[in-house]
Amino acid sequence: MLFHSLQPLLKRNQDHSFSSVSLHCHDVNSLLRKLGADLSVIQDSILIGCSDRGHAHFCLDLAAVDAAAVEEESGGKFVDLRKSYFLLSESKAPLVAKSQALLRWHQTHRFCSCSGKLTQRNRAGSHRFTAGTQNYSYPQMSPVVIALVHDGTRCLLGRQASFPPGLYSALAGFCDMGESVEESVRREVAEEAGLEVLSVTYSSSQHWPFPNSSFMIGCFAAVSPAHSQLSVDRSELEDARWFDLEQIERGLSVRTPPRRGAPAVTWFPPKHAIGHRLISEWAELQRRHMTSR
Ligand SMILES: NC(=O)C1=CN([C@@H]2O[C@H](COP(=O)(O)OP(=O)(O)OC[C@H]3O[C@@H](n4cnc5c(N)ncnc54)[C@H](OP(=O)(O)O)[C@@H]3O)[C@@H](O)[C@H]2O)C=CC1
Ligand SMILES: [Mg+2]
Repeated sequence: MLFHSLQPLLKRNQDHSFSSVSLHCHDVNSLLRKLGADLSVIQDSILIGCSDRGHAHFCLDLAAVDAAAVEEESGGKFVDLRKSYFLLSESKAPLVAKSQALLRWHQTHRFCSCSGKLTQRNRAGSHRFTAGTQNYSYPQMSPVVIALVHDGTRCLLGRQASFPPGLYSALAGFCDMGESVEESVRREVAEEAGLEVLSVTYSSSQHWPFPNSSFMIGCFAAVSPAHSQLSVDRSELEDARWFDLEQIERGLSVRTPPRRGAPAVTWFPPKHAIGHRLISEWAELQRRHMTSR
């Protein structure tokens, strides 16, 4: 899987969907030879896993090679990772994210944080070490809680000023050192929305490549309907609002991201983001709850 300055190489399929360009090692060799590039860059490849048939998969950043020439030879295009996340299918996006996270980690850990000396990678690329010392470092993720707050009939979504127009998601925040998941959820919801969380339920988790590899821990957080008055921290969130089931269903039906020039609408993160999973899970529970009444 090829990257250029951490942007994955994607191609458009006949059915207009997008996938990452996966080349056999021979093809990467011939591509580099054709472009007159240094073949030794292949040794910078990082192992990302094995297929069911036992074929090893690697990722490689061709930052030292001309991007336009690689695009022309391969028929693909290097695309910013955020944009790729919206273009790729649910099955393809996580591997691209994992690859980019590993490449980024290696690129930003070239020096030992204890001695300042140059580090070396092991052959697979699963860790780095400082020669002659016991200093090993491994790729890391920052734990982040993402909580869908609900009050029985509504759920709470917010948006940061940096989000694309109309995009709302569940509240999220980095865990502080020493906190449990429950404590992080309670603190984040209190800080960002001014609400007191009564109970926290775990839902699911995912690796998220932004801003620098986060480990997203998805939860539901219940608040009392009698204490659902919001006090939004405007320095963190541009807006936060309660949504009922009908509004959520409308948001879930919006093609994400909305087409350029389309009328302004409220929409939610793409299917493979945990924010989307929490919102659709809540909607499903709410539907069941309403039909059982
Ligand atoms: N997958 C999904 O569906 C969603 C994912 N997210 C992700 O959740 C992440 C966290 O949400 P966000 O609301 O921004 O978090 P926070 O509410 O915690 O606010 C971000 C601030 O936290 C501080 N911070 C503390 N620890 C870290 C760290 N390890 N890395 C970076 N900043 C840190 C920084 O402030 P300072 O420098 O002042 O200390 C930063 O500006 C985002 O990266 C976002 O991409 C968010 C919503 C949906
Ligand atoms: Mg936040």
